[in-house]
Amino acid sequence: MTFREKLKTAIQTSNSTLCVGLDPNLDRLPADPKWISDSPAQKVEQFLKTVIDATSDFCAAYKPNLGFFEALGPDGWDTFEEILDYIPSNKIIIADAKRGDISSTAEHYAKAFFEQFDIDAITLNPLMGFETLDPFLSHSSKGVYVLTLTSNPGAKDILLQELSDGQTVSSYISKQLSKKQASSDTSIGMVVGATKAQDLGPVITPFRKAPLLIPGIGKQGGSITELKNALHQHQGLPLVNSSRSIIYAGEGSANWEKSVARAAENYKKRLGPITEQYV
Ligand SMILES: O=c1ccn([C@@H]2O[C@H](COP(=O)(O)O)[C@@H](O)[C@H]2O)c(=O)[nH]1
Repeated sequence: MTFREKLKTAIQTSNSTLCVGLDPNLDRLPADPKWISDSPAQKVEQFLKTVIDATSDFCAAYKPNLGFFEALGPDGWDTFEEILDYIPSNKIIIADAKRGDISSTAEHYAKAFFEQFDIDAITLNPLMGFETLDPFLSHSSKGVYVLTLTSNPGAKDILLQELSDGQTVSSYISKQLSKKQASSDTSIGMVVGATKAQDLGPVITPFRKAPLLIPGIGKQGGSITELKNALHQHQGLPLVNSSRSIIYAGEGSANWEKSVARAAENYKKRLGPITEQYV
C-alpha cells in the first residue's frame, strides 16, 4: 500500500484529520501511583500507551517528536520503538525528526526511519538543499513532510523572506517540491503552520496535491476556522496536529486519561468541517 492510500484509509476509517502529537515531557507526566517505581523511560511508555488507548478512536495519525525520546538517553530509543509497536496498524505514524543532511548521512537517516523503524513518514528540513531529500525518495511506499512554512514566530526570519522575484522562500520551496513530486513515487508533503493560515494561499497553491501536516492549533493559538478557509481549494489530504493540548489535558486530575480522550474527541469534532472536505 502506498503512503497516500494508507493516509486516505486512515482519515476515512477514523472520519478524522486529527494527528495526536506525542511529546512526552517528564516534568508533566501524571503522578500515577502504579508507575511509582518505574524508570523515567518506563513512565513515559506507560503514559503514552494510555494516551494512545484514550485517543485512537478520534485520530487518523500519531506524530512522535524525536526530541522528547532522545532526551531520555539510551532508553529513549527503546521507548520510541515500544510506542511505534503499540500504535494501531491502521494509523499513520509520522516521525517528527526534521532531518536534512548530505546524501551519505541522509541515506542512513532514511534507513533508520524507513527500514529499522518502518515508520510511514518523516519530517525533513530542506535548508541544505533539495538533493538532501533524495535518499528518502527511494522508498516508494513512504512519505516525507518537508518544512515549508513553519508555525513558529521565527518562520519570518527565513521562510517568509522574499526572494528577488517577490515570492517568499516558502512559495519557492512549495514549487520545487511540486516539481520533485512529478518524478517520484514517494509521497512528498509539506509542513505548514496553522498559525500562518493567512499566509498559506501562495504557499500551498503551487502544490495543490501535497499532503499537509499542520501543527499550530491548541497551545500555539492557530485558528481552525481560518485554516479551513485557507484549505478550501487544496486537494492533498491534511493532518492537523495537536500535542500538548491533548496529551496534557488531564494534568493534575486523577482521571486524567478521560480528559485526554475528551480533548481528542473535541478536536476531532472541531476539525469536522475540514475533514468533511476530504472524506
Ligand atoms: O512548524 C512546526 C513544525 C513542527 N512542530 C511540532 O509540532 C508539535 C506542536 O506541539 P503543540 O503542543 O501542539 O504546540 C511539536 O512537536 C512541534 O515540535 C511545530 O509546532 N511547528
